[in-house]
Amino acid sequence: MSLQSIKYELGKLEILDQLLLPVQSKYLPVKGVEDGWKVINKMQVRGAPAIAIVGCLSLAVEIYPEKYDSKKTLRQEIEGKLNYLVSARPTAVNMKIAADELLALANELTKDENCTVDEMKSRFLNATEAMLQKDISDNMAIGAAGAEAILTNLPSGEGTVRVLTHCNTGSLATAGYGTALGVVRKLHDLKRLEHVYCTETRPYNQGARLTAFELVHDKLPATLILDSMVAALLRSKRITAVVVGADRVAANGDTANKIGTYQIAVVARHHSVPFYVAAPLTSIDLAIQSGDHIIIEERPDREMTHVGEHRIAAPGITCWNPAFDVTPADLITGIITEKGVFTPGNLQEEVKKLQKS
Ligand SMILES: CSC[C@@H](O)[C@@H](O)C(=O)COP(=O)(O)O
Repeated sequence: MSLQSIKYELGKLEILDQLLLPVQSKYLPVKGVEDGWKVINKMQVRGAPAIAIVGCLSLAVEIYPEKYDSKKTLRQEIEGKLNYLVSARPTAVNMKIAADELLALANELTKDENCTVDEMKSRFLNATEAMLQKDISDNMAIGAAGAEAILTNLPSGEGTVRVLTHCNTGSLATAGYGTALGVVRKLHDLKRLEHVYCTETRPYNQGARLTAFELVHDKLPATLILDSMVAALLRSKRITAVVVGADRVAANGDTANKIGTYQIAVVARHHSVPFYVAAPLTSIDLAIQSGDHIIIEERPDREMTHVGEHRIAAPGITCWNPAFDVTPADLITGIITEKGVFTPGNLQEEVKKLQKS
């Protein structure tokens, strides 16, 4: 069984504390929205889909034991708390999209004269709980679509593939299976994965601590490299494709993802290696035309200057620590979603069609 970052049952939520991995596997209780905001902001849970699911479930846990005297009070509570949760981390769009959807549901139920306040609460709880299962099935569909795209475009004579990935996009960053790592998992299931390379992903080391942990746990053939080794790897190891996740994809296909993604895309283009982004439709933000409008979170200097409690940078040096960068659409071969693989050029049109259907 793959790793489980989120454990939920009615009224009870726990997350695997990702700050302690890989040394310690410890689940933390999330008793409500205040805890939800904190675990997201401190990155005890991270990864765009997992942030949205934990945020929404923290609200579910908070409202579950409460009694509301009117639907209007419940709706106000939902709106205020969702807005607060969206503020925990700014770059990933999944929490904002989930909040908009849940608020639309709350508005609809408030207006529905046949719906009581208790029914409204129970339907709201059902909608938040459904996110867990949907994320896993979406990720499995992403895995299948991505594996097919990579295998269809294999150079003739090649039967197996060598893939590079960045950051952590697996079971720990999602409800399960993973996005980019879901593609790798599917290739492995099909017996077509020769090897996967994962980057260390400085400064927070999601690759070395989390992806490497998942790959060892799931017994996939894998090797860890430092971020500075990407060009050397692409030059010497005949990498078939790069697959990364996304925190927000703009309408033109520009993609915000973990810092370092952009330079990997530049190197991939130089070596004519296809560069894929794997993300659910909830990471696609058609409200912004290009990556210029994506807010990039800047994290504390300490994440660069220290590893755990140990200082590695010269005291007194100033730091710049953007947590994400934007890969321009023209460097992206395909955006792998649960509904198929799109090019940056047809993404907007295809997603609009899906939203209408
Ligand atoms: C399926 S997770 C996709 C992205 O969220 C992931 O690649 C990433 O950039 C995570 O950043 P993080 O800062 O660890 O939340």
